[in-house]
Amino acid sequence: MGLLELATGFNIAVLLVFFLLLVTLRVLFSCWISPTLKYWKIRRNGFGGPTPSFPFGNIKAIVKMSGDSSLQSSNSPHDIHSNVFPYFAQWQKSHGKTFIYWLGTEPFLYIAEPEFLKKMSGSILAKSWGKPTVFKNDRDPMFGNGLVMVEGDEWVRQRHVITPAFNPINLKVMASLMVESATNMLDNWTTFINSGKPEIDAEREIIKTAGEIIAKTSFGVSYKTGQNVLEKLRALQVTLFKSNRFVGVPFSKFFCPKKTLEAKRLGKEIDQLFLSIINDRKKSIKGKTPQDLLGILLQGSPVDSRLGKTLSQQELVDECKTFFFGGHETTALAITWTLLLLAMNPEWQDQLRDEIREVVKDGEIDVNTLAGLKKMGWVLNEVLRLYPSSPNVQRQAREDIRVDDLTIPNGTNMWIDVVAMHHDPELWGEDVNEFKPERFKGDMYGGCKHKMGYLPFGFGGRMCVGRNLTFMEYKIVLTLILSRFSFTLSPTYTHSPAILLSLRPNYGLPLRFQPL
Ligand code: HEM
Repeated sequence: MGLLELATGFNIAVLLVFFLLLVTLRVLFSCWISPTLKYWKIRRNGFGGPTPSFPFGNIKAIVKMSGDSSLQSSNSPHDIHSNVFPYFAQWQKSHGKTFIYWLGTEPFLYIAEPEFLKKMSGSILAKSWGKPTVFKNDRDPMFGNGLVMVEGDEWVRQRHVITPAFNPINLKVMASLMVESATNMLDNWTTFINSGKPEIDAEREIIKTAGEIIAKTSFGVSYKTGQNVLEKLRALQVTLFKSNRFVGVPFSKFFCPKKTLEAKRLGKEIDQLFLSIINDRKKSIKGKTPQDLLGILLQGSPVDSRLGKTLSQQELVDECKTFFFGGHETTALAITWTLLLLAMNPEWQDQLRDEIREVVKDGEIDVNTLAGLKKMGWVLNEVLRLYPSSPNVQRQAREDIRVDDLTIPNGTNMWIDVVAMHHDPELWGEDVNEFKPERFKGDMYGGCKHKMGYLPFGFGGRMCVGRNLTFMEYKIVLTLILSRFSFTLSPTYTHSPAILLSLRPNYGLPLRFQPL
């Protein structure tokens, strides 16, 4: 071997060692040095919490406690906090209602204390809040950069474009489509019951119908196209949330490559479906005044054109995904949990039926009549208190935030535990776990001792944009169901509220229906 070859071989070896050293340093920095420095900074600022071990943070403890049935409450069926979030319930006992826990190397400030939330959020503009980057990356195939995830001036722009889609005139048009879809569902139920099968999985049926409603009212697409999108969105939801995927752990995408690829594939397929829906609409929209969400998105808004910008193709797709998913599942679950609570409390079925007879009489359901269904409004509020479809709200600090003598460092994620606050006896009293819709009579906070203790639709300028649509759909569907059927719980029902992004009954909701 010549001297030159020897020198070249030596150089390659040196380069290789140097490269390996760099990789090792990078891994060491991401997995251990950087989170340890962040950890001590947070400790110096006065926050406590369970001790993390990097690079997993507190994920191992979360997994362990999630599988430990001895931590679950058996006091009342509605006392669900320790069932759905056993780790938070345990950590609250030792660290109080605000503490730091770690998902991998990402610090999360846990908040179940409304006064702290008020002080923390009081001085922050809606557009200055971040959404946890780690969730944005993880949930990208589902929401992309749609309204739920976007920040800053982009969020202002998108929110301005979207808000007109939910004005009263547009909602009125949507009402008749809702009546149509819900009536079809109930006609099918009647056929089913008449064939000697009184038991129906109400959760499955309601989710299907809510999907059909959003497909028709917001996108003007057929039931079949809507079902195709929904099935793919559902598969994506299961892929993303059914099992723990070490969110927040550096390089975790490489731990479960199969799931990462599956989520990407489904995300792309959903994008393609929306692209063809968008292109079809572009061809048919010319010269027409847009009334549904997709039409409004395609047209843009005055604010939009002043800024000289319209939504790009990918932004349109992301917005469609966000609304298709967000616009049906949360409302469907609110109706589902209502049917459970009404089956358990038949006297409330009677009260609502009496109210419907008084307010709607035999007339047609329209938006103006719905406002008269006051008791139904209390029931919705109480259902969203006990079983909030969105069980948490998330933020990320984009600057250091002072709360009394504490500083929340820039970059800290926040996990606001809505289930915990809605079930806190200190805020609601000793009857906190009882179904009592009358607590909302004449009081939109249901007697909660703190206005930020009741957050079914979030808070501040980022509060849910679809809540009026929800009130309307909820009242229409429930009015039609209660007018045609009474119902009881099936003996096969198993009470097991669980989180799959939203709060849902783990084994569906089998009910027995009797036509009236
Ligand atoms: C029972 C029904 C619903 C519940 C419980 C619910 C709950 C929520 C919550 C908790 C948030 C987060 C707010 C925050 O970060 O402070 C939110 C945001 C949002 N919701 Fe809803 N939602 C419901 C229905 C709907 C419907 C029907 C739509 C669409 C048609 C919708 C679209 C959205 C969007 C786009 C956002 C993001 C708003 C923003 O960040 O500016 N939601 N919702």
